[in-house]
Amino acid sequence: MIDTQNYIQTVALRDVKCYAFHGYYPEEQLTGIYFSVDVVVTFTPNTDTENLERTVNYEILNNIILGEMKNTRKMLETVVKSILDRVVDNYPFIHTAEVGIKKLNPPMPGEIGHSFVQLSYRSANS
Ligand SMILES: Nc1nc2c(c(=O)[nH]1)N=C([C@H](O)[C@@H](O)CO)CN2
Repeated sequence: MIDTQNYIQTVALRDVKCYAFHGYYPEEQLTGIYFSVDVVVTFTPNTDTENLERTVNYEILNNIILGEMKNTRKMLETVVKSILDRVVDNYPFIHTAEVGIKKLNPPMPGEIGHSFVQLSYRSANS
């Protein structure tokens, strides 16, 4: 018999595209730019795998991302922390979580595909 306590579940949203106004420079906060957000969480799965209330609902992850992307910040570090904190608050049973944000074609000299800032969390009892 397999002990389900030994399973690790991953739930993620990848490449959530948003137009937003985060940027260190005032002109970035006026014009806005496209971002892409990734959230990945892991946890021990519930035995009832047909119950949306007993997992991490990725609709909730999407709501958190879209809500925090509307709060204009200077630094991407602040954005990833605010998303990560809300994910962990909502789902205290999570073992690990990663939130990454890409700023697409950031306004800098040269041709930059994207910049990327990520923050990770590991629970003390995982
Ligand atoms: N580590 C970071 N570096 C930079 C950020 C940031 O959010 N985190 N932001 C900027 C400017 O907003 C940039 O997008 C201008 O192109 C610069 N460096």
